[in-house]
Amino acid sequence: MATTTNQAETTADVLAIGFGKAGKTIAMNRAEHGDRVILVEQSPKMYGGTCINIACVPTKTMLVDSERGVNYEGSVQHRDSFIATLNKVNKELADDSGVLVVDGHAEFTGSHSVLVTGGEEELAITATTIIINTGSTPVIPDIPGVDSSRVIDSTGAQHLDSTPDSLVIVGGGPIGMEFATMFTQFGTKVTILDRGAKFGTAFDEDVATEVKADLETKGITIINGADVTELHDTDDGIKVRYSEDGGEHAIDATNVLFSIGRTPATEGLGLESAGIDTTERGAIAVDEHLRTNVEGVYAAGDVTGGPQFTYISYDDHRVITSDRWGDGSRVATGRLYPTTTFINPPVSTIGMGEQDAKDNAASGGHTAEVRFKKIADIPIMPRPKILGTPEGVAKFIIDVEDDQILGATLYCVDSQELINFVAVAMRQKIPASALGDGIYTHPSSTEVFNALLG
Ligand SMILES: Cc1cc2nc3c(=O)[nH]c(=O)nc-3n(C[C@H](O)[C@H](O)[C@H](O)COP(=O)(O)OP(=O)(O)OC[C@H]3O[C@@H](n4cnc5c(N)ncnc54)[C@H](O)[C@@H]3O)c2cc1C
Ligand SMILES: NC(=O)c1ccc[n+]([C@@H]2O[C@H](COP(=O)([O-])OP(=O)(O)OC[C@H]3O[C@@H](n4cnc5c(N)ncnc54)[C@H](O)[C@@H]3O)[C@@H](O)[C@H]2O)c1
Repeated sequence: MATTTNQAETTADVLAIGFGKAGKTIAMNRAEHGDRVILVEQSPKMYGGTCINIACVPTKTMLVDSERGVNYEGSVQHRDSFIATLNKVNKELADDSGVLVVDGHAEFTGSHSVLVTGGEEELAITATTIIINTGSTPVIPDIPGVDSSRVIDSTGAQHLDSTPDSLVIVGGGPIGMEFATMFTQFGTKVTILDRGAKFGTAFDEDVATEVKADLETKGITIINGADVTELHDTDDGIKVRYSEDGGEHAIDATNVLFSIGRTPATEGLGLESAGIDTTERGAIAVDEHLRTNVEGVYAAGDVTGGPQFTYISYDDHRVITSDRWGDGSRVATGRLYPTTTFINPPVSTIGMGEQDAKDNAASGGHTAEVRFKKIADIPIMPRPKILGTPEGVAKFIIDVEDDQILGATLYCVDSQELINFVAVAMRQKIPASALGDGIYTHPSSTEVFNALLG
């Protein structure tokens, strides 16, 4: 175990378990405040956490490479050198701030004590404040043949020797859609099998229909209502058997990627020894301040069972800091947060969708109006056409009484940036018409506000 101490036992003011976004941010901040801080991470390959090593950053790097015509092998090299730098910088930042990074797997032995095991060595740590930030792990279903070496998860899909000729992706959520887009752009024939009756249920139905049609135009086959029942290796691939619409079907593929959700990473954490409660779904139970039921022990990020986004984990660090070292005013409930699914072009959402507005706007005291345009039909916003990506739609839900934005779905070039602009307007109560009246550079995607809100 690579520690900077030979002690078998030690104490800390703050112990972060897991190098996730919230844990590392709190750890570095508290070390800079003079606290004795220890951060335990089970793998040096994960310094900096999931996002930078195996999730957001590497996958978006490869997505962009695939758009630009870089081949898979070239992209893997590019990704590896970029991620190695980020991993190293994260460790250096922690070291420089005075955090003691301990390599090993942490397991609670009591309410404020943890045993870290790294190879042959063990270190017992007792801490006043503990932040559990262990993330989540992919769900792999227990079906015959699932232990085949041709079955991969989102991490395995980033480390193949070469691009598969064909790929079945089980699960059409954000991971499924993003990997379908990336592998299609690398030249793989992709089929998505999703158990849900409809595709893209996180979006309004009309938006999901557009997204589905565009993915299909790019060559992706999408089958909903599909339950995978069995997998077995063939001479040169794997056969995926599934039931759909009362019939039994099979597809041959080079690999099968499971992206059917991620479960909070609590296995082997010894929560029972600490007396920490979990929810029915296996997440660590927390209140609005992200406190567990044990005083001084908090949980943050995916392990709480909340929305699984890096920026939610980042905000969790503010909630915990506010409760433990501040005035406690910041809470994790009722947060307004945007999402982006990085297909090409990306789909971004915030607040109410159209159906939600139909169902709930009136009872919430709003008079909702829907503004909708296809991107191709917005002549004053030529940027998507310039970039050769004219697909998409833009939709805003406006309260016409007080001119406030209740929600937006932007399926268009640059929507991952635009949606944050909308988020600021919603949080700061900037009227929709103020966005519509803005003078924006041209040609820019921001002109979508002139087109729909002006
Ligand atoms: C393929 C993919 C793409 C994604 N893309 C995006 C995206 O574009 N944008 C976005 O916002 N989100 C994205 N996400 C989600 C995002 O990655 C997660 O929500 C986020 O990383 C969770 O961070 P966290 O703070 O909960 O902890 P993590 O960053 O997951 O860190 C947990 C750490 O704890 C360590 N650990 C676990 N158990 C122990 C233990 N017992 N002892 C010691 N260490 C332990 C793990 O090794 C890990 O390093 C993506 C996820 C995936 C899988
Ligand atoms: N751009 C981003 O912000 C981004 C990107 C990737 C992942 N993520 C995060 O990671 C989380 C996990 O992503 P995910 O896509 O794995 O999960 P998900 O839960 O978001 O989607 C899973 C999909 O799989 C389907 N499904 C579930 N069980 C199935 C089964 N047995 N057979 C077939 N289909 C099944 C569901 O109907 C759903 O469409 C997301 O919720 C998201 O928060 C975020």
